[in-house]
Amino acid sequence: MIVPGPAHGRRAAAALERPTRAEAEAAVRTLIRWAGDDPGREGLLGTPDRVVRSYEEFFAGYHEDPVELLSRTFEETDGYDEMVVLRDIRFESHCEHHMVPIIGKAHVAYLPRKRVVGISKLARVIEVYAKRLQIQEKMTSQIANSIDEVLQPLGVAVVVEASHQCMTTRGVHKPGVSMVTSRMLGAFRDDPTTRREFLAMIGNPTNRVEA
Ligand SMILES: Nc1nc2c(ncn2[C@@H]2O[C@H](COP(=O)(O)OP(=O)(O)OP(=O)(O)O)[C@@H](O)[C@H]2O)c(=O)[nH]1
Ligand SMILES: [Zn+2]
Repeated sequence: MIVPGPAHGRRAAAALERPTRAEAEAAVRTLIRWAGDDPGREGLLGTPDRVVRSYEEFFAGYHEDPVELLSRTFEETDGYDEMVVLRDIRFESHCEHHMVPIIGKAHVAYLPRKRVVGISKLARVIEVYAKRLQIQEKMTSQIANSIDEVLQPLGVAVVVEASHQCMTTRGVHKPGVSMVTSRMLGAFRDDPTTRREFLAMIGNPTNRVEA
């Protein structure tokens, strides 16, 4: 969360105030002109509206709360105390440096301490953090930390593998590169056997991300 300091308080607050839809559409028209085209020509007339609607989808995660998502848990598991692994959860995010897509997969595991959570909620937590401006390291940590805080399991593991279009379609132009990040907490951090079991379950991450 951005906490405005006293010297910049008013400026920071103004920056965080949500612009109107008309202002957002005007900004898109400016970018079209910057790209070298005419926002008034027929094919581009509806574009600012479409871009703003796309942004509502791409950045829907700012309006959702992962704590709330993970709060509904179940205790009737007949003593299930093994690892729960959800692998190959596809996500689309946007890098905070260039605002272009990051496309990848996340793998999530936890070791329940009595309570388990609906598995769709784990995938939804990834959606919440992916649908924000991100760097991969931060997103990986946020996913692991929120599961850890809410479920308080014996351990949490998150591996994210993704292709960054800021590296593939511009700049250094290196297609085929994927970035792999991980955050291991509790037993996954402390116990090499648990960590190995998880890594074996998700398989070798190389060559699996397409973007
Ligand atoms: N660590 C990390 N870096 C990222 C991520 N997404 C993008 N980047 C990098 O962020 C850096 C931003 O560097 P800058 O030098 O400010 O930006 P730039 O001039 O556009 O750099 P180039 O991409 O090298 O052309 C680049 O090296 C990107 O590859 C991410 O999720 N994690
Ligand atoms: Zn980038």
